[in-house]
Amino acid sequence: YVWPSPQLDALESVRFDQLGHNEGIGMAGFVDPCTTDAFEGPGSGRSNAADWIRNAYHDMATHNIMAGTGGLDASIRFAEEQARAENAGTGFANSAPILSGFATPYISIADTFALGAVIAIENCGGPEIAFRGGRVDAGEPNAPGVPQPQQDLQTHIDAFARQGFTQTEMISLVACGHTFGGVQHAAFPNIVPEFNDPNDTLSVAHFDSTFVHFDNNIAMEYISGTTKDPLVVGMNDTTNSDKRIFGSDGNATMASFAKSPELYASTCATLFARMLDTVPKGVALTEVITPLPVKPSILTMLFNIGTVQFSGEVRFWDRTLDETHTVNLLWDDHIGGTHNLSLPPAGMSTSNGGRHSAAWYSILDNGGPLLLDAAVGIKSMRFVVDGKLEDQGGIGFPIQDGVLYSTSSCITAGMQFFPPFVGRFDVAVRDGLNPTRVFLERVEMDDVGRPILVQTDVPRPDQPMSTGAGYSIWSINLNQTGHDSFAEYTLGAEVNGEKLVLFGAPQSISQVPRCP
Ligand code: HEM
Repeated sequence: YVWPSPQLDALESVRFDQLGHNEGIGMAGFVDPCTTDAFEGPGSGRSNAADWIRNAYHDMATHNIMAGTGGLDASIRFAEEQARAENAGTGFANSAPILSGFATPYISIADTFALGAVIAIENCGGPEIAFRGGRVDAGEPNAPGVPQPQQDLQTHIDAFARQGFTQTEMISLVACGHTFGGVQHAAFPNIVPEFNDPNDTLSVAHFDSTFVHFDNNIAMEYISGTTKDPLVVGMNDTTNSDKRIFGSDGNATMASFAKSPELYASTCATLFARMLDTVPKGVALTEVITPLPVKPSILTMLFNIGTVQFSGEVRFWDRTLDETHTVNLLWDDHIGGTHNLSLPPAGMSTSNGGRHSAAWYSILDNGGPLLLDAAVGIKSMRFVVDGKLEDQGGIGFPIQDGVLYSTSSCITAGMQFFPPFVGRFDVAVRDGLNPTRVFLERVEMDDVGRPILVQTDVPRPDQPMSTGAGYSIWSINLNQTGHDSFAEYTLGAEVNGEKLVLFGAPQSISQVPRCP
């Protein structure tokens, strides 16, 4: 895709900016190391990674391919679904709050559920998985339909068929999922006894000997007869669902997985992707999100009297941060001029279980923001890396400097932490842009926990107040109390009904300086 795109850029960041530089915004820290368990602590026998994979499967498993209902739509976040016997255990109540914290108006909660599974699998030895975004969050629970261990083989074959998978795919998908985690005593006391083991404090009987690592041991141990999978060798044969499923084709699929770790990994990559892309009818997923080779990120812009303060970072994919690289930013202004700046290195990040690394450079001048002459502004960027031009195949990296916060925004009442805050946001609007609307945007949750954008128009001034530097100021007065007190707003604007992609950190009226 072409940068910038609010939705794809946001999905790409959560998908690919995982560990190292900027990891503060990443999910991978919750599954690195793979034994990490946010709720139970070390030695519990459980892990976030296993929870996140089971969470995605159970959310999807309500799908009905004929009716087009159910699927990966985050309906499992509802207490009513979690309370069903088919969703026994605390895994869902543990996964949803962490993962949904990454949701934004551009990344649905269901997308975070899918991303959690992808990142857990990749980070814990699994294959790379093609990820698409664009899932839509359900507003209510789905019809039940997750398979349970005491059901017979035909019920499982029928359930997977309803979800859109053949019998062979069922065997494979169960084998792919059950390379992680195990069955816990508290949730399934009839399958697993209490162990009183200090290294497995929650009494989890694991499916294979490497239960926080993706590998074909689930198949090797099954075929060699050494498996301890509690759904294969459990005391009560009624709940030995893995045994019935794995054996349902005379062990052909499991034998092929035991023989070839590559076949196992590639089959799992395909089936996990299909599982995550199983969504209700009418939901249109995005293209497979691949990393942008060059990606400007965390850009901010601020109007300050005659200048535009511009800063940010740029990420170069599959690169190391070698001192010998030279990275130059070239930018075009609005009157045909081109400017040039050498960029300092900022840090390294890694992704997809360490398969990829990315080098980040700061868009900074002598450690501070670039001070652009506001009258000529900035229209587009390009980069030159070791003499090679990076310009998105000739398109460049378009920059919208038409609507930005002004440093003249100020507060007249309210102290640092003590609302109410009364003040004014000043918004600089570039002469000649003629926006149809300028507005503040903030993220709110709707009544079923989905993040949505709420807009407040900045009134168009009767008499535009020119700054004499290519911009006029529009202002909005705010009186922020109660739950709005520290609300953060980004700027939005439309020209002829088209929403502009603006850059700029969100601002809260509680943080702007006092009016003179
Ligand atoms: C007939 C189908 C299936 C049955 C009957 C089944 C049954 C179970 C049971 C009883 C548990 C124990 C849960 C707990 O104690 O909290 C479990 C765990 C798990 N299942 Fe399945 N499962 C099935 C299919 C799948 C599939 C298709 C996947 C993913 C692709 C999957 C992924 C997992 C994972 C990762 C865990 C470990 C959770 C943890 O350790 O916290 N399962 N499964």
